Amino acid sequence: MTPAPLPLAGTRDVRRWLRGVAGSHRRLFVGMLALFLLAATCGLAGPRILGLIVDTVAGETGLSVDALALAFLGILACHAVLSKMAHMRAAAFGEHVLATAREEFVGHALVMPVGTIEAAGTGDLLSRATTDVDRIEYAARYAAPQILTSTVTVTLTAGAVLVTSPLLAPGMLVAVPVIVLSTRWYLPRALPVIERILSGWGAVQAGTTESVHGARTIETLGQAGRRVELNRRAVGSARDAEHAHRGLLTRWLSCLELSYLLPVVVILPLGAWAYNAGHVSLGTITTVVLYLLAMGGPLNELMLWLEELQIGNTALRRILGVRRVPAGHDTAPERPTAHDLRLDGVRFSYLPGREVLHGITLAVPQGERLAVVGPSGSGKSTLARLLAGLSQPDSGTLRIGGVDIAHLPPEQLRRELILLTQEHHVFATTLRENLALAERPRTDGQLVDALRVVGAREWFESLPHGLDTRLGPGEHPVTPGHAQQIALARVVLADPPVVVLDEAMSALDDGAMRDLQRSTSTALSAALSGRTIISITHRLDAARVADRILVLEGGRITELGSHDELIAAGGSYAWLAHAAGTTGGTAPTTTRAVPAGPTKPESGRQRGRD
Ligand SMILES: Nc1ncnc2c1ncn2[C@@H]1O[C@H](COP(=O)(O)OP(=O)(O)OP(=O)(O)O)[C@@H](O)[C@H]1O
Repeated sequence: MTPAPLPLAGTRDVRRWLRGVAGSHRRLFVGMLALFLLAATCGLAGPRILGLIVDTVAGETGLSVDALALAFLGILACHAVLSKMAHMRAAAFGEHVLATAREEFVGHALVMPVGTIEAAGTGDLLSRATTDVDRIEYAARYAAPQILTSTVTVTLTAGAVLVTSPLLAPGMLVAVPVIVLSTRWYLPRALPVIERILSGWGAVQAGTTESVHGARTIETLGQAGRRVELNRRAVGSARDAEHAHRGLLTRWLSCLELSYLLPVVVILPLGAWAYNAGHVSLGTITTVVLYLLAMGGPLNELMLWLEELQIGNTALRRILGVRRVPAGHDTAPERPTAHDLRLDGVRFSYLPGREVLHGITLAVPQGERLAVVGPSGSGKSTLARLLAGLSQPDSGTLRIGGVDIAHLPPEQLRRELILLTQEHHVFATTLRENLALAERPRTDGQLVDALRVVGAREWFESLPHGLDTRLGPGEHPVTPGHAQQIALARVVLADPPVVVLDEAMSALDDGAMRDLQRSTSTALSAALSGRTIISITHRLDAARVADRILVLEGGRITELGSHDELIAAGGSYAWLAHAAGTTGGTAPTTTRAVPAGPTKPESGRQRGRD
């Protein structure tokens, strides 16, 4: 599938969200602003005192130089303490911003439809949860406080220049057009480049994650070179965006440097003229020039941190963007009253113009065991994904108990139907936690009972700490067979009315594991008796014990009926069953698989299509 990136939030959404966070931590926020204001005011007194010292030395005031020097030191100490307190408050506020962003992100990511995450690639979500959160953390902890300090300092310093000498102050204005014009040139160019950088590194992360997860497949198919090439291209595109950004930044910063010097260049001759004309003292000129020089630092900081803030802002837009993904359902309070399944004209394609399912119509009564067989690529797993609500059909409907599953909230759908695939993940935690993933709280007795039902009693008894045994890498090892049993035990504990098994038993499919597979299947069948079971399988001996068998070929139902009916119909199922030796009245021992590719001699009969 072509990746469909997750959406970005708008700048307005970000502002509204930040206002909301500031509002909910008002005391902290106002306290932080007040401290920054005090610290900056305190910092302004320094140049003023130095100006007075110059005037005192020149004999223009009757003040004591020692007292002024002492006052200067006191002011420096006050400034340092207030700045420290302001930054500590800012860091605490930044933590709140970060915590709120994280909570929101996780909350929305958890209810996001799996199909949307898959379409975007898990790397997109992952990079938003990691790299982007890091960038926001940096912006909240360092950029925002620095910007606040610099803004307050620059504003108050400009005010102080005005108060010190209204005659010289207009000289400051020569910097304004350079700053405004260069920033107006820079920002509209930089924002899309920053977006490209963030999504570029997101793509790199996505590719790397995918390569790690699919390492074996990549190796088996000899695709390592292609994956490396794809990753190299992704890194190259992110790096190009970084270069483009550096180029823009360098030009903008050069203009800014010039703008800080211009006022001094203008004010020095202006000051000389005003001094000669007797309008200002030497101390006033010194104070004004010191203020101007002192303003250059915070202005530079302000611009540089504004840049970081832009990056943080884009990262926040990516994180808040997950709110724009609609939850995988509407909030219609419909609840299925029965558990029969009905599919009407279901069509689905992963790629435009390449339909995989071509109008599937099927009714599965409550409590039926339906086996789905068919050649590789015929659409069996796709059908299972649609039933589990992981993907939505292009057209047609899937209903459970008369309710369209697109209208069921995911947690409600999970209560109705569970899809078990051949991927059985064991979490790196205790066996108890692994089993307790099933929604309802269960007693230890019930957990052990579920293990017994799926034939894992003996394995459980061999564990060193029973249910408290920690599983996974570096802990107690779990074979694929036992991982499968844990997954099946979760299903038993969840006890849904409908279970879809997509090759779920294949981990136990070879040699020594076959006996285990048989006993597990038998035990599971007993445990799930009365439930609707749709079992996608390539094993004809497993299919023949089902109430009905559905043969899917090229995305269409070509046969549907009981084993005996399909054998009598003489279609492709009968042909395969003959070839595999599973036509007889007793359970066969062979496990011949349905071969890949269409092999059907002619179409058999179809019962219960609607
Ligand atoms: N994520 C995807 N993107 C694009 N095409 C896909 C995707 N997943 C499956 N397909 C294609 O859809 C078709 C049906 O695939 P599906 O996995 O449903 O078949 P299947 O009958 O379950 O095959 P198998 O028995 O080998 O698992 C195939 O042509 C496959 O290549």
